[in-house]
Amino acid sequence: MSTPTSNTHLLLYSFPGAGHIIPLLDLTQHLLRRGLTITVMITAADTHLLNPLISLHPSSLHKLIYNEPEITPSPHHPLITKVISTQKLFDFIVQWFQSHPSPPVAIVSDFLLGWTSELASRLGIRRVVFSPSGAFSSSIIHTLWQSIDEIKARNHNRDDNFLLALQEIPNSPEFPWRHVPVIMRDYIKGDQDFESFRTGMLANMTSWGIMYNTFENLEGVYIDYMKKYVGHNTVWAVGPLLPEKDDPVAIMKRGGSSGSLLDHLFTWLDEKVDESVVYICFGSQVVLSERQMHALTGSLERSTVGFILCVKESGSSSLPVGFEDRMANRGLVVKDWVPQLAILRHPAVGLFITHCGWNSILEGIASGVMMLTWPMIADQFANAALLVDEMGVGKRACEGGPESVPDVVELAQLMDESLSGNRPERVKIKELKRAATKAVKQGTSTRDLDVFVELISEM
Ligand SMILES: O=c1ccn([C@@H]2O[C@H](COP(=O)(O)OP(=O)(O)O[C@H]3O[C@H](CO)[C@@H](O)[C@H](O)[C@H]3O)[C@@H](O)[C@H]2O)c(=O)[nH]1
Repeated sequence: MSTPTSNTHLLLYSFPGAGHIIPLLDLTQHLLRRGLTITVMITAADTHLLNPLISLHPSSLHKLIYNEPEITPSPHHPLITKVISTQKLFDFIVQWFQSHPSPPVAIVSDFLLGWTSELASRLGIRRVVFSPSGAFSSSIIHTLWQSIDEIKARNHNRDDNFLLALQEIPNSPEFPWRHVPVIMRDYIKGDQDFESFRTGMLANMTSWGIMYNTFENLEGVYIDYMKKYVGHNTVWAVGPLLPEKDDPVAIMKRGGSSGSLLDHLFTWLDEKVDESVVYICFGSQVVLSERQMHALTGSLERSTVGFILCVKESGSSSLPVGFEDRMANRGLVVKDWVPQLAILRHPAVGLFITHCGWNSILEGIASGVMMLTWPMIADQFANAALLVDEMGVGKRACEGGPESVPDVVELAQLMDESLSGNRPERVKIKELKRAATKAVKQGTSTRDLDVFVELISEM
């Protein structure tokens, strides 16, 4: 095996947003420990996330600060507009590369940055896709982009209930049209912006390698499928990516610092019985509608559980009047960034109501906490199906989507039942946690990372 040296230099480029940056920085730590030199592209606003790592690895970790390109107003989906705006960084990266005394041998970039494949060809280096989403959802999304014209022709009435069956993917997933990501549902053939987004997504499949934040016991069958799909074996499952050291300070600060309520939150948790508290969080982006918030809070009031409800300031206006006071003896409402991983790892937390962002799912698995799924957009429906139907480690809290509202009585009952007794889902999530721990401690994920580092260092 060739030994990587600090001469092997990689450029890592995340798409902006917590769900993308957090796992990329976790990956950075694992690559640094294996002796690589890393430059991370980052905006000035996000450097506080990278700086603690730089102080640990001052000679091998560097930052390339960029200004977020101006977003040109467009009638399209905000994600398309944002993705297209990143393309304006092409020349900036080329110039940086050309003036670097020892430029990177590869660029590892988010799956939303498909245009970096062309950039890598121009620079004569390799592109590795970093997917902070799982392999199951990725199989679905790439198959859909491949055949979107034909699928849209079949569902020419745009029937929300039209059932899509993707028989080529293992376990033949089936789902209604309303669960297809909105960008695909709205896709207009020939429109420059939609075509540019689609080209970027398809370019991922022609890159030199793909790295998934997942692990073999969870998604091995889909990793194998992706290998067949792209026609080579440089597809790796390197997750769940978590802070490199089990360092409580790093875990507390992962993704950003939290507000002043923090001490109170953990003292409050310390006083609770093991596995008696529901933690509810919808990631970094989703804001519940007023109807959804009323159903959720109504079911919390009706249930008997202890809870932490994380609502981000932008969504707190939809909290029912007096809810916090009425629930003061049973629950905490936090309107700030919380250290999610540290909360999930607390022994008092026994249930996680999640929007099914892939990072949240991996963190729930790594902490051995049963999940109730409430997907909203994007890959989240596929992630929910994987957890509930395939792995049996969760139950559905709500069908999901921007319009869908759970039944108050049923959700209250589900929370109470999920925390009582040794339900099969709780047994299975503990087994899956053990498999995840094994994968990242001298298991399949460490093996895949080692293989990646070995191959990239040979260049
Ligand atoms: O108060 C908070 C809120 C979030 N987080 C962390 O932020 C990340 C959020 O990531 P994720 O759960 O994946 O949710 P999103 O931010 O919604 O992620 C986007 O990116 C993911 C990866 O591609 C996709 O799976 C999602 O659908 C997409 O919305 C996780 O690490 C959380 O632990 C915190 O630490 N504190």
